[in-house]
Amino acid sequence: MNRPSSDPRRGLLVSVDGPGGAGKTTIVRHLAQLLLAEGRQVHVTAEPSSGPIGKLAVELTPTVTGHALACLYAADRYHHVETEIKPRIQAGHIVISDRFLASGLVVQRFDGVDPVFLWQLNEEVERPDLAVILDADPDVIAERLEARGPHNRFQRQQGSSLLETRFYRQAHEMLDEAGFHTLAVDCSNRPPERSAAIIRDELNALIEPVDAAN
Ligand SMILES: Nc1ncnc2c1ncn2[C@@H]1O[C@H](COP(=O)(O)OP(=O)(O)O)[C@@H](O)[C@H]1O
Ligand SMILES: Cc1cn([C@H]2C[C@H](O)[C@@H](COP(=O)(O)OP(=O)(O)O)O2)c(=O)[nH]c1=O
Repeated sequence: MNRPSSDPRRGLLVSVDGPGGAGKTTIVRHLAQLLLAEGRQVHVTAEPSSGPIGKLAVELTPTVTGHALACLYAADRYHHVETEIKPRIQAGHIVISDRFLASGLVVQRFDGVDPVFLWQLNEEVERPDLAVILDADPDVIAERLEARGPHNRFQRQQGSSLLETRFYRQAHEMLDEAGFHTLAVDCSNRPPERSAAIIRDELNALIEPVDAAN
């Protein structure tokens, strides 16, 4: 996977992945607010992307399975990086992606795709400067998912929260072994604002203070 450049003026990419109901979207919103309040330039994005391949992936997720869907999501990821993420990073933004590479290592496992295949498929994807993996007690997130309502066919499977939590822990190990900068945040009991502040603190250790950057 491509390493981030060491140009101090460039922005950076932080990805937030984790099981459905862990709080990805909620935490991304809080994180963006915290960074904006510090005077940072922030760009929030998500996968599947809003581009043509992302739209196709969303449309086909109910009916297409396994390797074909994994390739479609990986294609969306490569296109998302080239057309949206990299230009924003080069413009100095902190890009926050609600789902990215780790989701690509996890979700298609529900269709039985081998994690080694998923790794190889995503091997050339831009490496996030910080890959956040949300972790949580499967019972807690199963309750949250039920209250919110499942967003997709994977989340409707019986016991999906337990399985998904396990898959994300394994993905986290793969990323660590490959030398990624990862951060696990347990969201079982912590309010989302607090999880966002933990991520903000980790990011601030990677970038210059706002005054120095201007
Ligand atoms: N730390 C938390 N404590 C309690 N409820 C939460 C917490 N984080 C998120 N929620 C709630 O759980 C549901 C799922 O959150 P969401 O951000 O959509 O998760 P995800 O994007 O990971 O699927 C939402 O109804 C949200 O308000
Ligand atoms: C990024 C990615 C998403 N997906 C699918 C899973 C979902 O159907 C959809 C993401 O939906 P989303 O609404 O983000 O789910 P949630 O808010 O519950 O986390 O995209 C994959 O199957 N593979 C991937 O690599």
